[in-house]
Amino acid sequence: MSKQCINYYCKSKRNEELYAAQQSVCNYYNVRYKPYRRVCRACMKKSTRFLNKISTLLKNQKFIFDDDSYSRKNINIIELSDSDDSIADDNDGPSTSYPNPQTTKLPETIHAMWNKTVKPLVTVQKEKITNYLISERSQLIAGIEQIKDTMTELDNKLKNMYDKIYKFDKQQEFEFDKEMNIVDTNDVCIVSTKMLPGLPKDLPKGGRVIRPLLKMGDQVYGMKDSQLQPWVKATIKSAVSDTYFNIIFDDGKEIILNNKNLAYINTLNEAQYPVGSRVIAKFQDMNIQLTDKFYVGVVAEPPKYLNNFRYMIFFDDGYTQYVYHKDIRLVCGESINISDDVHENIREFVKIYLQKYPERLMVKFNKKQVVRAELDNRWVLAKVTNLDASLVQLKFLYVTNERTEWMYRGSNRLSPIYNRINSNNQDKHIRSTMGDVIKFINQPYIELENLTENEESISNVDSDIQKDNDLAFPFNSTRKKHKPQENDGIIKIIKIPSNCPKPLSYKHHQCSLSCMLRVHYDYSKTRDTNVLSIPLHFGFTRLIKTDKDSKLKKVIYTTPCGREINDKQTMYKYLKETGYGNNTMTIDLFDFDYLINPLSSFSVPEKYIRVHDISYEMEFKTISVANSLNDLVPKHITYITKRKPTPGVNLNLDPKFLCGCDCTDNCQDKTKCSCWQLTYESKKNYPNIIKGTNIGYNYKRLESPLYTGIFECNINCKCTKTCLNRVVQEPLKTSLQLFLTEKKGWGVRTLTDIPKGTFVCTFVGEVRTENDEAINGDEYSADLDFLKTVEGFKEGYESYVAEEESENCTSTSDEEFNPPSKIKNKMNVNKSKMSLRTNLQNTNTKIDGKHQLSKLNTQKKVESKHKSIIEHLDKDCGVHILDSKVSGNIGRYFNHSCDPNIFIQNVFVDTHDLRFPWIAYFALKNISAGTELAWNYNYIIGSVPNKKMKCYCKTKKCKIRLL
Ligand SMILES: C[S@@+](CC[C@H](N)C(=O)[O-])C[C@H]1O[C@@H](n2cnc3c(N)ncnc32)[C@H](O)[C@@H]1O
Repeated sequence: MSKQCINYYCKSKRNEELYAAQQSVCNYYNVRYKPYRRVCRACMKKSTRFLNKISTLLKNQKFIFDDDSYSRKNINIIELSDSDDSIADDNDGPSTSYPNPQTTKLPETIHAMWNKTVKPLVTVQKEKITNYLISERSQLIAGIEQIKDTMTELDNKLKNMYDKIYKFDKQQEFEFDKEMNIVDTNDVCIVSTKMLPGLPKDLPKGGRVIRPLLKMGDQVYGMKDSQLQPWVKATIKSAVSDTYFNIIFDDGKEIILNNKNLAYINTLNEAQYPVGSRVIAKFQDMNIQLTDKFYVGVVAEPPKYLNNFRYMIFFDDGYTQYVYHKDIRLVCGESINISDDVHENIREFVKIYLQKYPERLMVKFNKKQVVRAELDNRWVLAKVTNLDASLVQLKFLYVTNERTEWMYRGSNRLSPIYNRINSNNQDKHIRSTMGDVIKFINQPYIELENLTENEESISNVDSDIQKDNDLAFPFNSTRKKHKPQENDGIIKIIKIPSNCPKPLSYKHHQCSLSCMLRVHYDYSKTRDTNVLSIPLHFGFTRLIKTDKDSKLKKVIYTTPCGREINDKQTMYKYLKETGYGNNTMTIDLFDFDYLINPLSSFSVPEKYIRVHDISYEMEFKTISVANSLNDLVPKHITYITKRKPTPGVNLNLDPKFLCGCDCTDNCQDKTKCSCWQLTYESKKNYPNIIKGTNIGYNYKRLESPLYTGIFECNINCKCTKTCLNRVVQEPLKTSLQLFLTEKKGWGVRTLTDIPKGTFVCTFVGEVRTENDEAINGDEYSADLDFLKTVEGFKEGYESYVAEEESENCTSTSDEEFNPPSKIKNKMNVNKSKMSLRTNLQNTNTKIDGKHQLSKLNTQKKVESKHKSIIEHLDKDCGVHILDSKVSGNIGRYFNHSCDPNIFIQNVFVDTHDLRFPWIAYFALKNISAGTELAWNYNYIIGSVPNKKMKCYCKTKKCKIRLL
């Protein structure tokens, strides 16, 4: 019995007398009714008062929200219950006596009473509530408009303030006299000041730069070969015009040059060179050796205390360096817009930089951090080895030749900058008013994404993701023209819109439907959302935390009601307790592996998208077609989402031949779900090969193939449409894209991260009999040879087991399962068809469609040696073919890989006829966004006479040939 009042905010004294809390009182205080709940007198009265008021209002046909005491904080559920005595109901066992005719009539009477009394009142309330909401909504809209106006005004004022502040900075000549030193002790911040050294002697204090006129006989530096080559000494032979000069280099070569291609021979000491000055400066290349040559560039940062009184120079060839005043020469002439003079490679970047200076976007780094950076047009991981004011020294990891490079912290070769620029561009139309202010005020630095050295680099794993072809990399050392690649695109980190609901701060409560009501979850609106980011759009947040003791990284979700959850079991329980709508926020929308990023999204430039949706909206997700190599589009096929039997194929989908389960717990208890038991019983025949009882789906994921097949819940089951034993029958959830590969034709890639074990999609086509002459070649067909291979396999397996058992051999686990070689020979694919081979199958399954649980474990060796199921079948019951040449789905495009990242699984969904499983693809490992999805066709090389096929899977394990 509880010693506390159910009202969380109860103000009564502790020893106040408590009473049993009736269901209506529990509802009032938003706690689930339990017989032991107690309430104090004051709180009980309060709830009764409220309910009386509400019912009076209802009866008088007044609007219930008019009541002042109506408080949304406390009242989330108003439940009308017939009786508070539900325990008594629970305890009533099934009645054996004859029904009382009065009792039988009771429901009818109640229904009639309801229609007469409560129903009209509810209808009135409905109308009033609708009107009320409409008026609230229009008030809110008016409020939003007002806020917008205020924001625009604020925006303009802030911009003015900003301009005023930086007006001084632009004209600045700071006196660097004091440095503020902040010493951070444990809990006190000590601010001290110390005198700084004055300006170095050789650095002029200020003044205006004056360019001396050039005259005959003056020594200069001139651009001899190209803008990217060092400038060399020369002498002015004559002036051709005010700006053109005939010069002679020291080696005797004579040319006419514009003064924009000439620089003074000595340093000018009257003034500092302002930001934006065109100069030549000594460039020191640490990767080669120190050089003393002058290269042309632009002053990007003035000398100041923070940069050790050096100028930051953007060189035309893409490098950035700090250089002392003495190592810089001013170029003799320059255009009004300096960016017109710089090399085209950096023109756009310099133009924007100078326009915005001194406001700059830079990445904040710490030593040893790892960041994605561009190298030779590829994103690779790089470690921070040194920092120098606005520059960062990066060591590129996992590259063949070790490379270290100084890079400007605002270069868009750094992925945080690149992503920010891209996302800013994307956001522009949405955030037109506040955008600039936020950029100015809040974001001089971008905090660095926290990568670790071990984290897979996009370019080092399966996919060499290339940057957007449209975007120039201004600070690049090698400037090759970008050749189109099959995987041209970028990884973007999508942003959750700020108007999405956020978790509330946690207050102790019992989770219930009301915890998620305010997020207004609607699965049908998530078509274009990364599946794992759906919860993040509807009130959840997801964080990665490192455990202090174990140092292990953990994923933590915060629920809309503020609870923190870090494992699947608890999340599943939470979703059940709060089950929103039809439970369509299923457990597979969550992932607890920190290596998976739900916001990661592979994005291909729009110009490469050839078809918006190859399924023409037949799938729940759009499947675009991208081609960055040429103008080809895929050949037309009839897109289907379910397999299509052709005449002569006896695919009987009559639900009468299916058995279903009676589960009411979403099929969580596997031992009680009869469908799950079918899966389990099937595999039980092979205890030596497949171990463990926790087989099949685990919270909707399948981590390794189950050779004996999976039996999902079906149309006859009492469970919900989203139960834990329904996976491949759910609508497509993964974001896939068809794309043209360089050598394998079309292939399929994922646009988002896919966690290991995730269902990817099915493979469908026309079901044909083996001898059907209409079969359209082999390329897009697969044997539905489940039974045949099971039989063959069983034979082989048994003789193998017999031998092995005599040698006292231990068996392997499901994951490790590898058929012994003689069995492999039996499994050869005789035609060059994709081999969709799942292996073992419960042989005690009637082929008439009705599946029975196996009890034949003990008999299997004897029986199967003498009789095969196939022998029991009619002649036409042999192997069928799934032919997707003319009609099929996205599953027909998956290519082969010798090191696959997906596998196939036979699943029984709409029939238990073992000849007709569904073919489903699952992720074999974590797969990052942008990666091609490929499975192992299991072709046997050399098995088809006169047919050779080269494999272009490009993996380390490639066997060179496919056939
Ligand atoms: C089922 S289709 C896959 C989709 C196909 N690429 C297309 O363009 O429609 C199988 C065919 O793709 C090609 N293919 C698949 N994987 C390959 C690989 N690793 N190397 C070379 N060709 C491959 C072969 O032509 C093979 O017959």
